[in-house]
Amino acid sequence: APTGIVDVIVVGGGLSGLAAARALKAAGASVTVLEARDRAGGRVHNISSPKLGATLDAGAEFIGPTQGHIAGLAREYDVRTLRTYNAGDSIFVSRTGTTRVPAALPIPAVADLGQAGAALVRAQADALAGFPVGQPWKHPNAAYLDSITWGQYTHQIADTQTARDLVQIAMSAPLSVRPDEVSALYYLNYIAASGDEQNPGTLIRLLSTDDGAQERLFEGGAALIPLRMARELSANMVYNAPVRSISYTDGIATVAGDAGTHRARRVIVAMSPAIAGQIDYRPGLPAARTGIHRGYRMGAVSKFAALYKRPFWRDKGLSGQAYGAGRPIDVTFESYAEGNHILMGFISADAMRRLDHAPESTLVKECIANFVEYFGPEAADFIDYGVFKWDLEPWSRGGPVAVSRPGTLTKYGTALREPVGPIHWAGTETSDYWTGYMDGAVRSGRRAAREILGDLR
Ligand SMILES: Cc1cc2nc3c(=O)[nH]c(=O)nc-3n(C[C@H](O)[C@H](O)[C@H](O)COP(=O)(O)OP(=O)(O)OC[C@H]3O[C@@H](n4cnc5c(N)ncnc54)[C@H](O)[C@@H]3O)c2cc1C
Repeated sequence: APTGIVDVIVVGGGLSGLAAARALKAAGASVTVLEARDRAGGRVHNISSPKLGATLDAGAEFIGPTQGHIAGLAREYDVRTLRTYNAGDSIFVSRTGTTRVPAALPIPAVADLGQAGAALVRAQADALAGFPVGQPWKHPNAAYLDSITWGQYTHQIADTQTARDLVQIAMSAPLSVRPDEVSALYYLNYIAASGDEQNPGTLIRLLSTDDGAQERLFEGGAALIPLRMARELSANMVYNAPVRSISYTDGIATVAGDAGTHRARRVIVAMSPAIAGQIDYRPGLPAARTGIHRGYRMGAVSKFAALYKRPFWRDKGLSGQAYGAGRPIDVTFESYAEGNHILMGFISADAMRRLDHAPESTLVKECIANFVEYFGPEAADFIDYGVFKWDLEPWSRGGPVAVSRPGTLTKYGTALREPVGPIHWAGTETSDYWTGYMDGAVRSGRRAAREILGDLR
């Protein structure tokens, strides 16, 4: 290649960009990764608790069965997993009271879900029936399912408040959005995507701890994986390098930003479609691609973690898992790091948007009060904590994943992965299986690398 022109520029050093860069480099291509932040990993990020310096997963944390791509990387980079604590009872808090349910039961199988159960069973049936995973616009009923929200789809069956609360949790737990913010077709695809080429996706696998997406967590934090990948790629990485524009002409792409101008034969934009639109493209993008950038929005989320001397909830026969109506935390798990016992809770959607600009002390106070409500007065005796507001991050703008509004997938879905000139698209949102997850991010980066290697040769 002429001097100064690499084969591929990868924009974004999250798991998808790193997986793409690694695959390209292994195949002999020259690669530069331009990363906006001063670190790799994107939505996978370790933070330290302020007093004790304990490592906490601010973003992605869990891994489970059928996530072979991320599991394979963990093995290669020698990052070990631990089982998520899942003994004793979990707590369901509804407007009518609190129920204890054995943690070992998968959530949707819990007895007495009534109408909510029926709505979720219907969703599972729709997601299983030969669903075109990763190409939901090809579903025979796509036009209808993409014209309504998950809320409208489930409310047809679940018309009591408790049932609606439960179908809301089934969405907000994995996506941090409200049922009326997401196309039904999007969520059915998300359910169908929670598997692999051999094992069809199931809602139970998506929501469960044992045998599900929350089965294990990483010793030392999930971020060890992207950090070790980035270290191996250190000669290819450029940090503090937000890309502002991508232009192309005569087979050469010019990628300009805060770290200067770089040129390449191909570009991979490796991030959520909800932030890929922050880049200026010349010539302008086809309308369908712009429709993708506008139709996908990030959920609103923070994880709040409180550290305790003892796992006091275990003494009471509790698993540390609670599912409730967000005051402000609607889902919790026991987490674990370096000998510290941790309760971790998700603040999602409306609760998060309300607290985005609240002082940290207010947030801590509300979250601890919420833990007390779920697990008892001992929860007030926390020894340290950690919190990270994803919504305020300019290079994420929320999390855990971008979801699409009704009308997006059927009108513009085919543009989700379709290259535009020399520009290819990665990011977990473009994955077929495990879209939204670390596994999907790795899959998407590998797929984008394959597309390019196929035609650079
Ligand atoms: C709170 C939370 C909890 C989660 N829990 C889990 C979990 O338990 N298990 C699981 O599997 N997944 C979980 N996820 C999802 C998981 O983190 C993502 O699916 C995955 O990390 C996405 O990787 P990515 O490479 O597609 O995108 P990202 O990680 O978002 O990477 C995109 C990268 O591009 C960079 N970037 C953005 N714009 C520019 C620009 N203009 N120029 C240069 N660089 C740019 C960003 O800084 C970032 O590094 C969670 C996410 C969050 C936020």
